[in-house]
Amino acid sequence: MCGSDGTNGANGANGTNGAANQGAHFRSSPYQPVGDFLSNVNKFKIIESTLREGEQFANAYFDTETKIKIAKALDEFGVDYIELTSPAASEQSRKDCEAICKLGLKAKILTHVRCDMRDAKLAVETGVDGLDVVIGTSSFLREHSHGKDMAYIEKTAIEVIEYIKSKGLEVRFSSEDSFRSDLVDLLSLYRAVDKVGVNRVGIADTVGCASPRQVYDLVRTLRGVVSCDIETHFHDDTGCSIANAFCALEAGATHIDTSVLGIGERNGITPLGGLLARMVVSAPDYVKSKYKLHMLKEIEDMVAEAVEVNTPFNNPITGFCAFTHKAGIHAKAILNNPSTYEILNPADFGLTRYVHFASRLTGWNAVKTRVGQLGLAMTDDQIKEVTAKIKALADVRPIAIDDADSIIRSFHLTLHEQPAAAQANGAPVEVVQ
Ligand SMILES: CC(=O)SCCNC(=O)CCNC(=O)[C@H](O)C(C)(C)COP(=O)(O)OP(=O)(O)OC[C@H]1O[C@@H](n2cnc3c(N)ncnc32)[C@H](O)[C@@H]1OP(=O)(O)O
Ligand SMILES: O=C(O)CCC(=O)C(=O)O
Ligand SMILES: [Zn+2]
Repeated sequence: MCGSDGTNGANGANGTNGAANQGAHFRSSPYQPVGDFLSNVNKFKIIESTLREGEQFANAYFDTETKIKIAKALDEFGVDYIELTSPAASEQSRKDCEAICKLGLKAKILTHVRCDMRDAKLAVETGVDGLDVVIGTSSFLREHSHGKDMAYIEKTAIEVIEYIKSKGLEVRFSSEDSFRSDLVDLLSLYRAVDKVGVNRVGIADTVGCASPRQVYDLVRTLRGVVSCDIETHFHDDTGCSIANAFCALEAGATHIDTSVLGIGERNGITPLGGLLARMVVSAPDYVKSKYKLHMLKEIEDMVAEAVEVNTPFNNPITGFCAFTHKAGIHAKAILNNPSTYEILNPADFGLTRYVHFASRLTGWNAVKTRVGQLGLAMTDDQIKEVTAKIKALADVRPIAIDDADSIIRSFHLTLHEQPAAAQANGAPVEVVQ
């Protein structure tokens, strides 16, 4: 089953009208996974990193109260894990980590640390459920970030993992900049950490260079090398973060890192809402039963306010026009059956669809709906006439909903000023408002 159940919205604050639910018929999605035995599209987990990667967004400053508010909201939304900034970052980061661990949330709490025993020791004392350990493996990072070779990385990784496990905590080991790392180096490192019982290995596209096909190939190869879970982390520098996350799941990844609105270093990572837009189409039953999708807008608004940005107009699901249909051809079909031009159902997210009719691209079917909403009665020919008037004004300047409504109302009045003529033309009696 794809998309929506076809419920319609009420009048819209943005000056458009709700589309009617006229016999919505939703067929099975052609985009369902095709039964690939590796695919985890129907059973993935989310590691929500707004409070770690998201804090690395240029505008982000989260005080303790804001962190707690975001953590509670994400927990209620249904994410599996909440990842927090390293307690090594600052004293307040450490205290905030402890405070969030004490909230008793359903989601597991992770903190993100360098592959370094001092960081690990600090982190295990905070009360977290697990540690996400990371170290760069590309030659860029080995040379210019930490200066360590692969032998050192493997040895330290094993020590750190064994230490964390000895404390009874979950541990993930990740190679930063995985897609610019040597494949043989990478696989032998992952094999080594898998052998010592790491819970997950992570692949990170730290610079956002990977294409979906590269992601599929690497995750699929890794799936054949390790038996533990596979987490993936995709930056959006080249616009592939959602597609890459999806391909990773198809290839057998088990966990996806997200942040609300995608906030993170530079232009960020896979956004929580964008990922769920993709996944609700591919795995509707799983996604709708696991996540409180109607909370998405409220969570995005909370984070947008905290980091002082606006939700992008074209944001999946919550962009202001994500469910607005404008062109006449679209409007007519949407009014008959919303699945004609919608793969997502706004009602699944507690949102409303709108049909725009105040423009020169409108058509008489959209205007007819508006006439009905205004409680007016007109024949189809009259509606076509008033549609032409709306278009004529919209050819001169942009028009607002009030302009279109006034045109409709004054046209309707003129019909009543000439009752004899109108009746002679078979015009109906006005419907009581
Ligand atoms: C791709 C990512 O997003 S990874 C996560 C990034 N997150 C963070 O950086 C958290 C916030 N960071 C911080 O608060 C600080 O950078 C700290 C506390 C972690 C370290 O601060 P400082 O000791 O002042 O070092 P600085 O930030 O200048 O440089 C990073 C240090 O970590 C080392 N390092 C970098 N990556 C790793 C790693 N994965 N494992 C071990 N050491 C590492 C570098 O070699 C460098 O050490 P140096 O003191 O020998 O030069
Ligand atoms: O820990 C990870 O897997 C990812 C770290 C990170 O933020 C990155 O490499 O971009
Ligand atoms: Zn990152």
